[in-house]
Formats: sequence, structure tokens, C-alpha cells
Amino acid sequence: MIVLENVSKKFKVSQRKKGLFNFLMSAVNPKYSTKLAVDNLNFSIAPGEIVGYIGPNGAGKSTTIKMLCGILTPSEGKVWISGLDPSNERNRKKVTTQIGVVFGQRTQLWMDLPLVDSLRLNQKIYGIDEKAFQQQLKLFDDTLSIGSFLHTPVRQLSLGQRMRGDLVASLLHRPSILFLDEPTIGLDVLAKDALRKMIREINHQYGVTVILTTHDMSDIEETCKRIILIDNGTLQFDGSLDDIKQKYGSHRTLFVEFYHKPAQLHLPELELLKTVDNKYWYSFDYTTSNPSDLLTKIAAQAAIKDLSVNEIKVEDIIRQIYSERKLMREGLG
Ligand SMILES: Nc1ncnc2c1ncn2[C@@H]1O[C@H](COP(=O)(O)OP(=O)(O)OP(=O)(O)O)[C@@H](O)[C@H]1O
Repeated sequence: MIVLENVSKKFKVSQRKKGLFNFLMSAVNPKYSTKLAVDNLNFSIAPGEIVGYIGPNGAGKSTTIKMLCGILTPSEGKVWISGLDPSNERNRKKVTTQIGVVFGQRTQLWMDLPLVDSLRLNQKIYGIDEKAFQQQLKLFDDTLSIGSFLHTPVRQLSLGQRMRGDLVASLLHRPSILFLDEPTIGLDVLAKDALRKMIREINHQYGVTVILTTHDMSDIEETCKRIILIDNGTLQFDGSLDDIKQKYGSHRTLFVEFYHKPAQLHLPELELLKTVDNKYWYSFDYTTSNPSDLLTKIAAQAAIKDLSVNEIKVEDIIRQIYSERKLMREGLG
């Protein structure tokens, strides 16, 4: 459904130095440098998949999504959407009918008009007949419960309602691919949960292929089976959530609550993550340390009130990968 073959994107960036003199000089003799935002990316996504496309700020995620939508043309390589090149002007209409896009930071809805008016506009743009339009509204009222605020001006909607409106606007023409760029940004915990559920339902019920870009790892853990991780424009990881846990998550967290704050503990296998009063959180490598041996050692040194061993969260693994990559780039790793 989606294929990227050796895709790179370079941007020409003007080099301006501070000061009025340099500003005038750059107007007379402009100087440019090249920014390689996406560097030889290769991956493919099958119909019906739901994929988390993640990476630190400036990794090249939005640039990739824009190339997939046909907004940007790759400097090198090829992008295919259902066998069509989205950057080819002749394919633009066909590709547009296949994709839906939601940007969490920007809305495609008209702020001063009732939600239904923006949907009516999309109906005209995509040439959806009245019967199909009404059917779609009914369908989305069942899954996204939009009926209660369909006639409310978008400006008066809560962020969660607006996001649902944006989702409906992007799905009205029944696209087979949905790009979601930070869809849960700014939402409260309950609204986030509801939106994640809707994303899973859209994928499950309508078979829509979903590419989700987010910095919230809970979005990924709760909706995606597969992660594509990029950094500095290059592919770092492409696999399942379980794979990433196996590859990078050889650590577990150990929580221990003591009856009394212990004196210095001798536990070289444990890395202290944080401590609050008598509560201690440690990290340990479960491939080299056995939890029951560790507990025996701890119990010999201080009385334990409570304890638990937990799997490391995907969020912690991703944080570890980002910081290792950053150290490598800075030549410190
Ligand atoms: N139009 C442009 N002109 C010049 N440089 C650009 C342009 N668009 C993006 N870039 C640069 O390309 C790199 C990748 O940007 P991109 O927006 O794709 O990152 P991102 O992964 O989406 O980041 P974020 O998570 O912060 O949104 C960045 O260094 C950015 O400054």
C-alpha cells in the first residue's frame, strides 16, 4: 500500500548571519547550505496495518509524511501510494481520494462555522453524493458520537470534540490510508484514551491503514503493533513493539519499599533510578541478574515492606535510544 524506495529529501537553507550588514550582504549575495532531512529511507506498509512513525524533534517524520501525501517531492528515490507516485501531477487526484490527513496542531475545519458546514465543503470537494454523505454521518455518529455537536461552531468545541470533527472530515471520502500527525496533542487523559480507541476502531472496522506520528509513547503502545523509528533522517528500527522490547529492553525496574530508610546498600547490579522517602526504584539487566537473587541480597541488608518487578516501558526504551543516538552524534558515546 505504501512503499518508500531509497527516498531522500534535501532542503536548500539560506545562511544568514546576525546584524544589519550581513542581512544586506545576504540580500546582494545570498549563500545557501543543504539540509538532508530524509536520508535514503526504505520501508513498506501493507494494507490494514497500523504503524507508529516515531523519532525525536527534527528527525524527518513530517517531511516523510508530506512526501507520502504528495505535498513534497523526494530529491532522490521513489514513493508509492497504492502503486501511484503521489508527486506526479497526473496522480494527484487519485492519491488525494485514497488518503486522509489529520494534523493535531492544525485543524482543517472552519473555526467560525458549524462543524457540519466544513463536512459539507468536503462533500463538495470530494464529490460525495447526498446518500453516501448521510450514511457516513450516521456511521461516524455511531463510532465518534459527533451528532451532539454537529451544528456547533468549531470555535466552541472542546479540543477532543474538534479532533473528532477533524477525524470525520478526513474520513468522509472513505480513504484507505489515514495519516495522523500528533492527533492526541493537548488532550486530557480521558480524551486521549477515547481517541486511541477510535483510531483502533477505524483501523479494525473499516480496514483503514493508519500511520501515526506522535511523541506520546502511550499512543504507540495502545494503538500500534509496529514501530518505524527514524533519527536524523535515517531508519533506526522497523519492527514490532515486542521486537523493540527484546532488542533494547533487557532491563527491568525493581520497586522496593523499606520499613526504614536503609543505610548505604551494597547492590552493584542495581542502578538507582529514583527514591522518595522509603521507596526506591532501581533498574537491572535481567539477562545477567536474577530477581530472586537480588531480593535475597536486599532482604539481607534491610527489611522490605513492599516490592514489585516491572517490565521496562516502551517510553523508557525509546528515551534510552534517543539519548544514545544524541550522544553518538555529539561524539560522546
Ligand atoms: N521547508 C524546509 N526548509 C528547510 N528545512 C526544513 C524544511 N522542513 C523541514 N526542514 C528541516 O528538516 C529536518 C526534519 O524536519 P521535520 O519537520 O520533518 O522533522 P520532524 O521529525 O517532523 O520533527 P518534529 O517532531 O519536531 O515535528 C529539520 O532539521 C527541519 O529543520
